[in-house]
Amino acid sequence: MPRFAANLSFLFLDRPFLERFAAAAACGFKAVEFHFPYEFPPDEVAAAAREAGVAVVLFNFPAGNWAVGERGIACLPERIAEFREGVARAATWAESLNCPRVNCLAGLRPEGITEAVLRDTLVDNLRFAADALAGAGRQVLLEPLNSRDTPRFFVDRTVPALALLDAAGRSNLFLQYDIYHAQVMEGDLALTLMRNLPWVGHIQLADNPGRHEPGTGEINFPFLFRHLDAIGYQGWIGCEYAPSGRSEDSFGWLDALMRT
Ligand SMILES: O=C(O)[C@H](O)C(=O)CO
Ligand SMILES: [Mg+2]
Repeated sequence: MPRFAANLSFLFLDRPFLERFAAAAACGFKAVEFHFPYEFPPDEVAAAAREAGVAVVLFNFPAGNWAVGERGIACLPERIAEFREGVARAATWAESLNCPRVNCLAGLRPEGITEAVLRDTLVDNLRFAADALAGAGRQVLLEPLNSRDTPRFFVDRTVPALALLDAAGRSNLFLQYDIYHAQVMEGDLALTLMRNLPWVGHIQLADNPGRHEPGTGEINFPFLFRHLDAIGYQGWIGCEYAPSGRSEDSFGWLDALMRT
């Protein structure tokens, strides 16, 4: 059975961030992930994880000004220095949290900059991030986001994401395959995962439509979990969904899985 991590930027939002680690542990999770830890001192976040007994398996590089709608800056030529400062910051956090991978959000396609420049900027930044984290044995991930929820997101499909990773040419660069975004943009989840498994460093899930817990939409998760076992996926699956009620009441799908 796959291993599941609670995403603390989607789950347990009724309590402060540092209290969500224990809440996840109380619901049986052995690992967590989140978007951005940067407003808390690294040692406080590390202590929250340690005291709860959960591993931190993923977080994101700083991704620009989220509040004004930015969704990463890695493809933006005028933000290269800021991206690279963010890589250094993320490396410090990853060290404190003993986190094996950091996720890169490419950013929104701006007006007036050519596709080639955006692509080259992103490839160079991915290479820079991969080299910065390689010494500590960490992975850098690139995550496509669907462009229905995030219009103009620069990387919204699997194949272009893989081409970018290939162009960057570093052995610690991997795809983050978010099942929800992939379902919105492409479908064909099982075959895509099977064909590209060596590139998949991490998976996240939510059902579609609604981005709620498994079982609330159209995706056949029991089949997909069996498929992931069959094709040999060894990584984590982050539960990155908006619970349709209380977080604690949204894990029936996981309890059912444990019983099979
Ligand atoms: O939204 C997502 O799917 C991402 O995983 C993220 O980290 C923030 O957008
Ligand atoms: Mg995601």
